Formats: sequence, structure tokens, C-alpha cells
Amino acid sequence: MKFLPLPTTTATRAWIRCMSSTSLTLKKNPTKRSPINNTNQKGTEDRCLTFPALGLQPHFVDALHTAFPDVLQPTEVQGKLIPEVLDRKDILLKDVTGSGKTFGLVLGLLNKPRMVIEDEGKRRRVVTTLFIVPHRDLAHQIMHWIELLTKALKPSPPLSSIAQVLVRGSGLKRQDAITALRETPPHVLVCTPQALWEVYKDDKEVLQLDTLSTVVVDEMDYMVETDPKKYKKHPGPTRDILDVIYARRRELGETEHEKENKGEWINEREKEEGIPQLIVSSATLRVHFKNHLYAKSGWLNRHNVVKISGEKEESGKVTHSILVVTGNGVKNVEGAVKVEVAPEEAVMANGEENEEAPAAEEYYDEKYGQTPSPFDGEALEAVATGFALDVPSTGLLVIPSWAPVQRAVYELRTMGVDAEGLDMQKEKETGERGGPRLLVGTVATTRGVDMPWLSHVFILGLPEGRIVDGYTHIAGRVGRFGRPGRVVTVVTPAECAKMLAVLRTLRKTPVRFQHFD
Ligand SMILES: Nc1ncnc2c1ncn2[C@@H]1O[C@H](COP(=O)(O)OP(=O)(O)OP(=O)(O)O)[C@@H](O)[C@H]1O
Repeated sequence: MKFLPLPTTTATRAWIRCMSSTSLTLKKNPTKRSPINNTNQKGTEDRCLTFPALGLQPHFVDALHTAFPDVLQPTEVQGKLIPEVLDRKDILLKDVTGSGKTFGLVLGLLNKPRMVIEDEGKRRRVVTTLFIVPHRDLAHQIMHWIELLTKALKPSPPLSSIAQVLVRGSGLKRQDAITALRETPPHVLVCTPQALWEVYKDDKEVLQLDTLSTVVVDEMDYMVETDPKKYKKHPGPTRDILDVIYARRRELGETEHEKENKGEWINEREKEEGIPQLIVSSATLRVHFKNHLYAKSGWLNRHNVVKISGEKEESGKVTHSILVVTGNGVKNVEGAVKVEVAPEEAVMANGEENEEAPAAEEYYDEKYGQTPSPFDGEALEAVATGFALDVPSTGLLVIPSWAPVQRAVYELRTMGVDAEGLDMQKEKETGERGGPRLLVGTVATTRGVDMPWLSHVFILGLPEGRIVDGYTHIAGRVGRFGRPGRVVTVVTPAECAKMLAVLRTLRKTPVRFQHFD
């Protein structure tokens, strides 16, 4: 079935801003340093940014400090990002994992004016921002941040008017989600592309796509296929939804106009018609992807776009190890260097019994006990051993997307590991209090997730897709915000050379994982 783009008459775009924009000035204060060492463009002087100076409203900054006492000052990338989010320019955002991109987006978006439309003489609030993310765990994580901020606001508005989550498999029926959206259109709708597209197909009016102020696509390079042979057959929901929202922008771009004035003309028209700002973010936006966005997609206004990237900050102390499964034992990759490990970093798991385990084991015994494992037993055992000997609290195992997470959980449990499927909704309650435990997810469910209490990432096999980008994102779950971490990849001898090449490209030296030969 084909869906036509929404009509984009000026009348339907009749929107008014219910709050005035804050004027933005960057203040310098040479006496303080921001959490990430900020230098100015010449790299000679410290620049201390404050959240109010970036344009965040004072009562919101108070709530931020109450909800997140450790967040004192903006990071370098947030210093550049927040003022641009508050403006109407399109943004291409790229910085290392864990630098605060997603958090900064949340802060900026919540400070944007709410969209209000005039409907039969009445002013009515509509969804202001779509925050599109690749999977529901990331949606829940963002929602959790927004919930904490909303609760800390004085007075605290109802959460549903500030943000709602639209994901598949949340337990909420699609029709109920549509009713909630119609009754209380939120400031920010955090959603996955599939769920959004399904709601749009069911009810084209409820999302009011033609009056949006901003569309954010986080981890966009992961969600949008750039090979025309593939996307022409299967565009995918992100592409479908962006094609609908930016149909008018594409039309303007294709309109005949004198070359010299075209940019100015487009910007004028865009402003008049209220075409939404597009923000694209990822730690890995490759050149071919940017070219696709600029030249082919029609989603980006190339005459009004700003590129934001962080300066190369030193990430936390993360070690990278490669274990090779030979079929006759597991050993460190040849050439791995030996580093001294401080005793407190090599904490033994306490081996306490998990009270829930027996019931779960019975269930999974029945389900999986009689069928052969899809996993290499030696590889899983290496992970189980590494976990038992090295993980003090929480580790993450990333398995290939073809592999069943619950099956991996079952097998690890039979090896004595307290394993469970990654579930960010649960994580916000358990957090660092749990453990030692091993969370299991796939590339698809771990992209962008933030668990400051995570110390280890184990990767089973070569990361899929572009291996370097895949590895960057998976490994980026640790070492966030200057914290230490350990990444251990378990590969076969045939995969070993490729894995070494990945580390070479990223200028990392493999370090011996001390529990193996
Ligand atoms: N200004 C700040 N001060 C202190 N901590 C911060 C600040 N901004 C963000 N953080 C914390 O840093 C962590 C990483 O943030 P975030 O998930 O936004 O990073 P990211 O750059 O989007 O990572 P990824 O590329 O992996 O998605 C979070 O735990 C967040 O709470």
C-alpha cells in the first residue's frame, strides 16, 4: 500500500510559538573547567560553558541539577549542540561514544518552544519533536532521563504531556497509544521507526507530522540503508517516515530557480512553511552516508545545516582484548601485550546463588534442553570464565543478531553465570545495585544504551555490518564519560586477522586478558 505525503499548505502549518526563544550567548570563565576538558578553537584557553548560557531556562537547569547532581556543566559537544538545537538549523552530530550527545539532545529539545496550532479558533498543543531511535531499550532510557527531569521540575507537569514512548512490544496496544497521543500530544515523542510507521498508517492525523518543530534520528547510519539496490526494494520505516515528513523539502529542492539565490529562497520558504528541523546523530557518520543525506535523500536542507563534532577527547581507560577459540582451548591473540591489572580491577564474582534461578532454569531446560546449541560451546565458556574471574558487578555480552538471546542466557546459566536478557526498563530499577550479572543483547538492542555501572563488554564473533563501526559502537558501551572499561572479543582463528585489523584501524593495541594463556 502506498501512502501519499501529507498536504503542506501554509494554513495547516499555522503555528505559533507559545514561549519566546531565549537569546543565546556563550560566556567565558577561565577559572573553571567543564567535565570534559574544554579548549577554545585555538586550543589555548579554557572555556567554561554553563547550561543557562547555552539557552536552557533557569527553572529547567535547577531541575537538571536536582535530577542529575553529577551533571554540573555541559560537555564540549553539548556546548556546541544545545544552542543549535534551540535554533532551527538542521544538525549533523558526530562525536565519540559516551560524550553526552543523546543527553544533550534531550536537554535542548525539552527547552524548545511547544508547538501550538490553531484549530477552529482554538489553540491546541501538538507533538513538537519526534525522537526516533533504533530500539526500544534506548527509547526507555531516554524516557527515564525525561521522567527524572520532569519530576524535578517545580511545579512538575504530568509526564505524558512532556514525553511519551511509542515502541513495539511495550505491552501497550497500538490503539491505546493512539488514544493517549490524541488526548495528550507530548512535547517529545520517543519512538522506534517501526512503531511510528504503524501508527502513521493507522491514523495519519494523530501525529500531526506537518506541524512538527524537530525530528531527531539518533544512530541514523544504523537505521537507513544507503545502497539504492537495497533501499529501493525495502526502504525501511525510517526512510518511509522521513520521505513523508520531508516531501515538501524535497519538492523545494527540485524546483527550478536561479542558482545564486536558490539557497536564500529555500530558506525563506522553509521558514514560512515551518518545515521541521532535522537532527541526525551518531558516533559513526561516514562520508558516504553524509553524501547520501546531502545529495540523494532530500531530507536535509543543505543551505541551512550545521555540522557538530567533538574534538578528539581522550576516552576512559579501556582495554581491548581478543580471545581465539581454537577447538582445543582458548588463548589470547598472538602479540597481545601484557598490562598490570590492579587488584581491585580483577574482582572475583561472589558466586552467590540467584534465588530466581531454579524456576527460570526449569522453564528453559524444558524449552532448550533437547535441542543442539547454536553457539560454539568453547566460546561461551570463555565468556563465562572471563565473567566469573573479572567482572565485579555488571558485564554485557553482545551476540550476533541471528542468535537467540534467551538461548544464550539459558546456556550461560547452565555454566553458573547469572545471565539475563538486556532490558533497560528493568535496568533503571536494578542499576549498579545488581550483580555480578551478565546482560545479554545483540548489536540491534545495545546501540546507544548507557549503563554507567558497566565494566566489561564481551563480543561473540566479529561485529556485523561495517566491522569497525560495529565494534566502535559495541565497545563504546564502556569507557563512557572517562570511566575505565574492558572489551573482550571472542573469535575463531579464521576471524582473528580481521579483528586485529579493526583494532589497528582504531589505533588500539590488543591487551592480554590475564585469565587465559
Ligand atoms: N554534562 C554532563 N556531565 C556529566 N555527565 C554527563 C553529562 N552529559 C551526559 N552525561 C552522562 O554521560 C553518559 C553518556 O551520555 P550519552 O548516552 O548522551 O552519550 P552519547 O554520546 O549519546 O553516547 P553513544 O554515542 O554511545 O550513544 C550518560 O550517563 C550521561 O548521564
